[in-house]
Amino acid sequence: MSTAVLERSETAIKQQIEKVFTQIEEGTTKISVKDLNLFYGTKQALFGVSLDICEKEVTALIGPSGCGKSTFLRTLNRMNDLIDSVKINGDIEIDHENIYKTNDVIKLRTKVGMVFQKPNLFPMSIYDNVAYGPRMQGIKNKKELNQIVEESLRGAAIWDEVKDRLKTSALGLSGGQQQRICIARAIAMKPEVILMDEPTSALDPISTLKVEELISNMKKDYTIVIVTHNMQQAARISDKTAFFLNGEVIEYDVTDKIFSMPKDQRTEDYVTGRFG
Ligand SMILES: Nc1ncnc2c1ncn2[C@@H]1O[C@H](COP(=O)(O)OP(=O)(O)OP(=O)(O)O)[C@@H](O)[C@H]1O
Repeated sequence: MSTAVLERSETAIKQQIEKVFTQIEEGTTKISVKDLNLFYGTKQALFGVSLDICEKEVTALIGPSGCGKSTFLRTLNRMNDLIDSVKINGDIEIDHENIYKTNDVIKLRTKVGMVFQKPNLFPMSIYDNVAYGPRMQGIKNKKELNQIVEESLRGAAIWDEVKDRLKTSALGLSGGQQQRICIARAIAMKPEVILMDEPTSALDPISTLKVEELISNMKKDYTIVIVTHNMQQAARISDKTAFFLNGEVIEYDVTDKIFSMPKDQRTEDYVTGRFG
């Protein structure tokens, strides 16, 4: 190969690397986690986790079973407060406010919504499921509720499928449809951040694709943090990926980099399926 060709490819590689580094610097930090440790009784589950999550991006948390992904996710809206044995130290700021210093956990959970692994709809109509949260917040006006329900179902890309059966039981829908109603229920609370804990693991491939497409579209309006065991899913839908192992973040970077040129051998071994 001639020197000129070598120089050109060297420049192209440098530009590519610069592009990747600029990408990680872009974006506004929405959630800033510093030196977070979490204990279940005497058992430590998270060790010195520090990472910044950017606004209006999808951040994927990956890693083998039991490495602390769900535990970490739940710290972001203080769901772990519900477990007596949990002790936490370190800082988590959302919009520069330490979420462990506020007494208003309800406000926090309104701002930071959550979608679980299995659709967990209430045994009531589609409409009542989506209107549940707003009603609890005191909204009683029928017109206003109708509008919230419609907007939320549209936002979860399921309006057209259910608009003619809003008063029928939500439990009569398919698993994939139920999960999108769960997303609509989260959207109805007008959150800024949505946490998703393996939201497609109980779904068939077609429903999975629909939910993935929905997540990709939702990031224009929300900051999304998703736990997934599915490497292709993380690669397809996330902007950044954090690789967890034994309660530590081993590597956190732009998703393309994590999957194509990880810095740590353990990340490479995991994303290439050598363990997990
Ligand atoms: N309520 C709890 N009480 C005690 N230990 C817990 C509790 N929940 C999780 N753990 C422990 O904390 C560690 C991290 O668990 P966590 O569920 O966060 O991992 P994970 O990476 O989400 O796993 P998976 O992918 O299997 O869901 C594990 O050792 C787990 O057994």
